[in-house]
Amino acid sequence: MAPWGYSKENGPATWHKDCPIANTGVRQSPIDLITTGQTCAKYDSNLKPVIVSYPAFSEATFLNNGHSVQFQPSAGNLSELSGGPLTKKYKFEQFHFHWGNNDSEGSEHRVNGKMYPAELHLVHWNSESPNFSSFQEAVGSNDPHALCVLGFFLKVGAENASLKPITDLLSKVKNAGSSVSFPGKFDLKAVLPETLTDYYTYDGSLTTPPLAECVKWIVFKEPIEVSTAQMEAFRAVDDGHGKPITGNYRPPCPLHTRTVAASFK
Ligand SMILES: NS(=O)(=O)c1ccc(C(=O)NCc2cccc(O)c2)cc1
Ligand SMILES: [Zn+2]
Repeated sequence: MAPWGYSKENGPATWHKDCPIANTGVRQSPIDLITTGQTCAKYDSNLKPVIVSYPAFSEATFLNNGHSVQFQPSAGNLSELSGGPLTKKYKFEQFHFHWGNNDSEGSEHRVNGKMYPAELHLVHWNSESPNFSSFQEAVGSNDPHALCVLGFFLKVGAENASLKPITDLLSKVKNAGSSVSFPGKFDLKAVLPETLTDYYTYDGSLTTPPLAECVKWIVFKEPIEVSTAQMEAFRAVDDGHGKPITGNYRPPCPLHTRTVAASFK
């Protein structure tokens, strides 16, 4: 299988060749989150705030896998997710980013067609299912909510001191396939907005091959600010073909019969 990527030759429009679900799936991600009109997100007053328990990670690997940069704590990490639309507790697996080569593109989800310069994905798997006991098994389980991914838009503004340890490390993983052990502790909680109350949620998929339709998506309304310099640092990361990763985002997919719920009016 030609390794998938984001270039003309191996990008999203070609993924269906090895991954038919790209074109035949009816719950693919990302989507355009529409807030007015017919197919718009519907306010659901039953949606509670999302609850995260993210003790600072002490052991983690930061890697460039050629199509994103990923922060992966050691297996023993106890970080958990619950609340919001979820009925179970989820275990943290990894976080990674999607970005563009200028500030008008880069996010995977869109809001009324608007893209943000980047999007942060916090990936979790349902740790209370009798059907699987690891992330890998969860992805392959056909369970519609095996995974839960929290999406946060990034916008350009003030420097984000909480994300600085990550953006300062990008130059150390410039080459695809390179990884570093994360020095010291990383406090992910400090990166997120205080209150995790306002979000969109819908049933979707992984946004990269295998595009498995096993994700409960929770995309937060409030963007996280990062500086221009921090955005530029992402754009200097290479894709393994001697070129910077300049747009590792999949275009929006059809909603089909899905509805999007909003936890806010
Ligand atoms: N962009 S995304 O958050 O939808 C996303 C999250 C995780 C993954 C991922 O883990 N891919 C690698 C993978 C897929 C299936 C089985 C595996 O063991 C690993 C892909 C996309
Ligand atoms: Zn992602």
